[in-house]
Amino acid sequence: MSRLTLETRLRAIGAERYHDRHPFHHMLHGGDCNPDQVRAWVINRWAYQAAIPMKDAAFLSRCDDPDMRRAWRSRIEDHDGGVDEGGGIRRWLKLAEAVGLDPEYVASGGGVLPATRFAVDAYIRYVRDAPLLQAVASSLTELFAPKIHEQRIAGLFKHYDFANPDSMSYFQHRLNEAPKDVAYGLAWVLDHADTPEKEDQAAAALRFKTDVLWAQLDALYSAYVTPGSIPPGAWQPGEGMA
Ligand SMILES: O=C(O)c1cc(C(=O)O)c2c(n1)C(=O)C(=O)c1cc(C(=O)O)[nH]c1-2
Repeated sequence: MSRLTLETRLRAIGAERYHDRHPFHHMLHGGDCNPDQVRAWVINRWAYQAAIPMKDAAFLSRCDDPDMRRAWRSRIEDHDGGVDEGGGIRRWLKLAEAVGLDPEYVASGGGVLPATRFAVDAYIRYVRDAPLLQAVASSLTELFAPKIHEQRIAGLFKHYDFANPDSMSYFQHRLNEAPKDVAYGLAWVLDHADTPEKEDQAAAALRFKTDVLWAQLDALYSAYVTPGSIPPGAWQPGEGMA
């Protein structure tokens, strides 16, 4: 398969399975989430945010090529940042504050849904344990992330009072950060998936990752859109407020 054909195959996986197609995102971006549903999303998405630099550290720990480590480590810097200015993680907590939550509660990881924990943990383990090709390919959902971030910025500004340049700065930054990550990751996968088996493995890794993202929104929808179905131990509206 040519590089172009494999790229087309990977992009088709996103078109079919990326979480921008999930009903919860349609609600969120269309202004149909109530304040508690937005808060539940911010709390649960925190678990994913917090895991990203951990999975990138797991990736670096298995990477024996200094050039690759050098290219990859900016992902951790993007999320953790420096002591004074922080990074994406701190920007996420600004969003938490803007929707009325106590950032310390959100940062504690309390109230996260069981299925969210399982999905996020599966992603860290996958990147730690799978062959390097799959570990890189699993990050390629970021091919589709800038579009969803643009939709989110526009949708949240249009429909919700909490949206302002400060509270939305996480997504604004990602618009600049994700393209460099994905350009590197995609080129690496296209270079290294040089047999039909490896092409299938790269595609399977991307499908796995779309499942990680989809499962998180299924969990949110089930718990906070369907009445009376918040699992034991998960965030209850009113908890963790500023
Ligand atoms: O808001 C989103 O829908 C979304 C999706 C994804 C993704 O596709 O995995 C990431 C992000 N955001 C994101 O902000 C981010 O930093 C990020 C890192 C990664 C990764 O797999 O390394 N995905 C994503």
